[in-house]
Amino acid sequence: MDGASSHLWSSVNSGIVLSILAVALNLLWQSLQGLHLQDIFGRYARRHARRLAAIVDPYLTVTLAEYDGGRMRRSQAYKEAQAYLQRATRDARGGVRHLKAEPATKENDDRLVVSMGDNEEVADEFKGATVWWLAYSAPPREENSPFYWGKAARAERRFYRLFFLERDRDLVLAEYLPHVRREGRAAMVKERQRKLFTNISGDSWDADGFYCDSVWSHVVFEHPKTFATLAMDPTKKREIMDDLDAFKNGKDYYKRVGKAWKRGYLLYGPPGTGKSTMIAAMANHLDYDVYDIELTSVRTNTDLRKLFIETTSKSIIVIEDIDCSLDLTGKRKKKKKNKDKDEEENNQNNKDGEKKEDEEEKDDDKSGSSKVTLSGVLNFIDGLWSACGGERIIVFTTNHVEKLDPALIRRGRMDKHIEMSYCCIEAFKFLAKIYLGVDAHPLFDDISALLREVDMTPADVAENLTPKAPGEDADSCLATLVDALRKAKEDALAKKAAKGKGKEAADDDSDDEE
Ligand SMILES: Nc1ncnc2c1ncn2[C@@H]1O[C@H](COP(=O)(O)OP(=O)(O)OP(=O)(O)O)[C@@H](O)[C@H]1O
Ligand SMILES: [Mg+2]
Repeated sequence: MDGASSHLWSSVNSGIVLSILAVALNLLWQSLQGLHLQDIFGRYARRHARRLAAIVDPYLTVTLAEYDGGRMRRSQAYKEAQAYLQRATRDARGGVRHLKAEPATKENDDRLVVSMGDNEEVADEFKGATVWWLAYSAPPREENSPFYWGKAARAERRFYRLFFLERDRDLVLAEYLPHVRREGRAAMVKERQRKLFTNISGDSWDADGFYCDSVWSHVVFEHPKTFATLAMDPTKKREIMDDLDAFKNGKDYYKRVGKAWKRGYLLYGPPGTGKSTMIAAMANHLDYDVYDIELTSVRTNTDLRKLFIETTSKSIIVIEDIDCSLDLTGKRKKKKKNKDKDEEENNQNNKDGEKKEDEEEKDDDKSGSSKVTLSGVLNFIDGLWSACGGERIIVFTTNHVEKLDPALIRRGRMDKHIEMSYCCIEAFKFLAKIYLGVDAHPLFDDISALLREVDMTPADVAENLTPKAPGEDADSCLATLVDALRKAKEDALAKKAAKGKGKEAADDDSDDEE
């Protein structure tokens, strides 16, 4: 081959290589683009197909607004739909391109929760029907609008619009929407941060600056006590935990027997025996919120009912020291005196009735001080209103169970009575294990013997077992406890002796008088 032809041959060769390369690059580029375009085209095609289909089979829409009318309160249905759609968005691979990310609600949780961005649409299937959800927002309200009130009004207003075909109307309204709410609620419960509510309300703006007209204010509930660290007789503890589990899983049972899904617990015992601690352990075990009612701050029975209505399910409603919060005996006795016997019996039979409650409330108003009455509390526990919502536990605590009106604590109202007693030997061993990490010690026998003779609360035992200075070990803490128990024994003996002397003196006096 001469020089000219070899040059020509090599140029043809490099031309072929270059062309192949260009074609390959072009193909790659097109396939990449094609994928993307197809995807975008698919989304628009889907949306337009839905709109075209609507010409022959019109679709209906349901709109959920984030805020309820002029009250500027976040709509529960919107929150549930949002939680439901967060999952649907996550699962709709490739369907939603613009996601919005917000921090998870739980503290110390680094995850971001993604939801549909504005004007995004997600399709969902339910029992053979297809529905579409569209997220959109509207600009903030005009400043001169009557609803321009609080931060919420100044924020963007967000909506979800559900599209569905007319032929699926019944299915969507009767089954799909309740399904969305149920699933959304379950997702919210799973993701939620548990709260401790109180009725001593602060301001009417929540943490996000949104107006809330709730009668409750709350903080995050993070109590460290669990049943694993609660000292009590192990059999009794197991029994309580089983009872709580049966309640939590008892939805069908309560429905079958026709009872409201709630349960009352009465915790009684001397101060420091762990009643409040038990409530925290119960809430942690069940993963429920806690509503702590300060009864002395509730003005009327109606306010008490309002408080109840505004509690959510999966919660423990607590009234601590019920004997101190309310005169539960005096009022009933006074009323009884003024009525004849028949009326009294009648009253007894209907003591939960609204009539009596109204009468008492009127009496209160006449006397100028509006207070919660016994019948208000009875109604609160098992009146008609108490059946709304379900899955609530009501806990009363008291140091003086004998002071409480029997009607208040009868089974059916307070279904389970739990005595929180002074520290027993099992409870002591449990505390020694937790506080000092010891299972056995030569001082255990002394301590056990002393605990049989002396009443000491778990709170006091725990305090004595807590090291007070660096380097203080199990030996010295147990020795401190022995000293404290001996002292308590001496004090008890001295008190008994003094009491005996006092009684003798009183007897002598009465003999002289005779
Ligand atoms: N059974 C127990 N197991 C472990 N710790 C306990 C127990 N009982 C009490 N304590 C400890 O003692 C302290 C006081 O207990 P708690 O407040 O629960 O008592 P209480 O019965 O509610 O008292 P009061 O009647 O005065 O309200 C708590 O900080 C708790 O850690
Ligand atoms: Mg307490």
